Amino acid sequence: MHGVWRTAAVRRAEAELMRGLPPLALMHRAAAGLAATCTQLLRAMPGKHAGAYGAHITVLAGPGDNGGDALLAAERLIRQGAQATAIAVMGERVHRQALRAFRDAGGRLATTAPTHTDLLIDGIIGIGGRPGLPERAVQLLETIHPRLTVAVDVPSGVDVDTGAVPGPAVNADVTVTFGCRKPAHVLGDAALRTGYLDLIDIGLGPYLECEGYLQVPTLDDMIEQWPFPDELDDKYTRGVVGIAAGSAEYPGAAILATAGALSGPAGYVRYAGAAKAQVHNHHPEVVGTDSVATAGRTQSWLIGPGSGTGEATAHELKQVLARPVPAVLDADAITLLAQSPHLLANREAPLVLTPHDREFERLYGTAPGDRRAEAAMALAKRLHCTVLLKGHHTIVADSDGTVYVNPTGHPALATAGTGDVLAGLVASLLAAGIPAARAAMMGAFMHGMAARAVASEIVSPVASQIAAELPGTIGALND
Ligand SMILES: NC(=O)C1=CN([C@@H]2O[C@H](COP(=O)(O)OP(=O)(O)OC[C@H]3O[C@@H](n4cnc5c(N)ncnc54)[C@H](O)[C@@H]3O)[C@@H](O)[C@H]2O)[C@@H](O)CC1
Ligand SMILES: Nc1ncnc2c1ncn2[C@@H]1O[C@H](COP(=O)(O)OP(=O)(O)O)[C@@H](O)[C@H]1O
Ligand SMILES: [K+]
Repeated sequence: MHGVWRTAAVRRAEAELMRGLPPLALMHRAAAGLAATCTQLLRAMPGKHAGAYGAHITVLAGPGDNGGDALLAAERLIRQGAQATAIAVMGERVHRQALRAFRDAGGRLATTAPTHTDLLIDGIIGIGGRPGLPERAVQLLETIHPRLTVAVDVPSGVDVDTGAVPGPAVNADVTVTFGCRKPAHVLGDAALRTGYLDLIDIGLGPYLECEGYLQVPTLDDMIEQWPFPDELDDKYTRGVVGIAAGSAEYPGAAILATAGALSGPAGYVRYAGAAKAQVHNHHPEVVGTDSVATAGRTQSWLIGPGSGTGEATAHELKQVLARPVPAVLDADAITLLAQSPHLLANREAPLVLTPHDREFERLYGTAPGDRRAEAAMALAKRLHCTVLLKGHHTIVADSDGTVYVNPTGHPALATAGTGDVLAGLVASLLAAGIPAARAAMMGAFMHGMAARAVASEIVSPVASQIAAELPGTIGALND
């Protein structure tokens, strides 16, 4: 699991670390890492470079230490043979010592953009930044057309602690950050502007508070935590999952949700609803019945995808909520819950809600907006449940304050029916005994992995193709 820390926590850790170090020691560490990454990128750039030698570098240097990092990295690149031009975007306000070092090495200070830039180093603002960019920086970014943009610490202009991008901001190919990940690297639109993230160790780790603001799961977490069956298991010990999804009108949702559940760790999938025959045709291993009441005992339930929002689903939702087992409420079940929040009055067993933005608004009263982690946390606390807020960087927030951000999303998931598959998979993880927030996080992670695998071969895969990929993607965890 990768931790993610907000600016105030980074500043506290940095102050502790700096106590035992000479001035500029951290900036030199940051600059050394940044320069090394730039050299590698230049080496990999198609064309003439064997590294920094001969490359044209432009530095946009802002008024703070972020500009200092950029100038000191450029100084190192100049010493490797690069030609570098720096523009101080706030004029006189620039890191004096770093600028002197840059010029002493042969760097050129300019006021207008050079005609050719291989690599642009964005040192405009870092974690001391307010969202948005000075007008001068916006103009310069419009005139420079670099082959590659490397952001120092964060893409300048983003809101570092929320991932929001309310104004102009840099769009980086690579972001080189120092000490730890920050929310902007993993959340919201800022994450899309971060590009590939390179984390440089500057010795901050021991000084960071042990719990970050957010957690980003990794493939190793999946390998360690996935509940693979063992020799002593039978279908019941692996967990029975109940799926109350689909309807005569929307049988596809039932088929996709059961496909998601079948690819998960549960040993037995029961279906309850009007699409029983269609589910059987697609998945002969699923046992079907007409209603939740006649489905027997399960270790989890999923209700909502393609269910409709009429009386019949409202009745089934009450049945599911009355059962003392974890449940996933998706799609139409979320709409019904939003209309009748009192349905949760006596609910104690774990609950996972899987809203997209519009469903979130129905439940919470306002849209998640661009402070997505905070929004998901607030809903989880209000309803005392786990919220999986869908999006390109899906967030899982638990009422105990844990927040995960999924790093595996892929635009190929933006197609009808993928949410049904995800909901079934999460329900299967719940039936296997995985705690709610972790089940939601693991489901989202593997769902994204499967989408990536399919999208590498099919430009616009459909949900059933992503569902079909899941067993192989999950199976590979065991290799
Ligand atoms: N915290 C750490 O552990 C380390 C930080 N370092 C660097 O230091 C950076 C932080 O440096 P600073 O605290 O000097 O802050 P910044 O370099 O982010 O810049 C702050 C300055 O920019 C101005 N500013 C902020 N937002 C603006 C906006 N939207 N438009 C115009 N001006 C704006 C502020 O008034 C302030 O003068 C980090 O991002 C990183 O690059 C590294 O040198 C090494 C270690
Ligand atoms: N642009 C995107 N990038 C990555 N993932 C996306 C994007 N848009 C949607 N998704 C994901 O696709 C799924 C869509 O679910 P949902 O909106 O419930 O669709 P449906 O109800 O049709 O199944 C979610 O897992 C969501 O996080
Ligand atoms: K920056």
